Amino acid sequence: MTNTAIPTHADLILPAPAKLNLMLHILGRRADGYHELQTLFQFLDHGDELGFSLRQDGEIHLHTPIDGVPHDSNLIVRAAKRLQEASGTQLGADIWLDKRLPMGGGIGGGSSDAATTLLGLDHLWHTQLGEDRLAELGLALGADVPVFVRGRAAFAEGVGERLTPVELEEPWFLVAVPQVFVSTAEVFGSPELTRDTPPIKVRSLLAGGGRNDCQPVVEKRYPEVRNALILLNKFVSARLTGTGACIFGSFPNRDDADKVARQLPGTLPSFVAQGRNISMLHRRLQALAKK
Ligand SMILES: C[C@](O)(CO)[C@H](O)COP(=O)(O)OP(=O)(O)OC[C@H]1O[C@@H](n2ccc(N)nc2=O)[C@H](O)[C@@H]1O
Ligand SMILES: Nc1ncnc2c1ncn2[C@@H]1O[C@H](COP(=O)(O)OP(=O)(O)OP(=O)(O)O)[C@@H](O)[C@H]1O
Repeated sequence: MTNTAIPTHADLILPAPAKLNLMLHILGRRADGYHELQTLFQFLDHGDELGFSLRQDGEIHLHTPIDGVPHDSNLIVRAAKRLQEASGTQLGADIWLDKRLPMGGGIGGGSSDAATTLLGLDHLWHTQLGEDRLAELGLALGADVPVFVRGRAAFAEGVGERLTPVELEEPWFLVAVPQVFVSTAEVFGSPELTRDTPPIKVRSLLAGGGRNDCQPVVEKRYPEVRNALILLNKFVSARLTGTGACIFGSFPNRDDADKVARQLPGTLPSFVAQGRNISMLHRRLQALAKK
């Protein structure tokens, strides 16, 4: 694919893949308002792309602003600054983002950008903080960042930071993108959200169990998502990822997923991608390490 956002002379170009929550149970709410949950994460081989070049003056410049997100609030800039602080490096970076993932989609775009920034700059700056420390820095930026730092499909507990790697099938997914922004904070703050699903063991999950406890709330509050679910359910069993808005169904091969995608109306954009147990980011970093 031609890439307009990232100059070819960037020192390092890395992917920031999307994730799906294959199931999401809410077990309770902590005193700080955050929710105890159980969720199953798998990566998609589709995502944003970031370019990084070294600066000697310590400045962080993101050259591709996102509408409505101030430079210093962008998770990419925040991740870079956290890494600078934690490592004490005097180096800086020019950064470019090719944004392909929908925002507020429940597929973790911002979190993945943050994780790619942490790992990319750790590589470029030779800060060598190690995966545990990077995951810790990531958690301070968002509950979903650690799984992207680790790069392995995982069963997550706690607020999403306690990760047990899992080996899942790698089917093809059709992800439909209802044209509405769903606020994660609003869904978690809803009085009607159920917060009492009993904990389950990873083994029963892998047998295909589970649901998304956020789905009834999102369906009620966002008719665009409800209508998209009705539509996609005509072809395949469809479910919400994270707090939405994206919904997905799985298929044994790409052709079957593409066929359904072609039958969706133009008002409901979608994409097809394969589920992956090792994220594209980690596969790329492993390839770089071998060079
Ligand atoms: C729903 C998931 O996407 C599942 O993967 C994540 O748990 C959300 O992760 P995220 O987008 O990185 O979320 P954060 O940026 O940390 O939190 C956004 C808001 O969601 C709520 N939130 C998030 C995670 C969590 N375990 N409990 C919560 O109550 C909080 O109100 C928080 O202010
Ligand atoms: N680099 C970034 N990419 C996307 N959003 C960002 C970024 N930096 C900051 N944000 C802010 O984070 C918000 C959530 O974006 P994101 O795309 O991660 O949502 P999401 O897919 O619902 O995430 P999750 O699945 O983790 O809940 C955006 O509305 C935006 O204000």
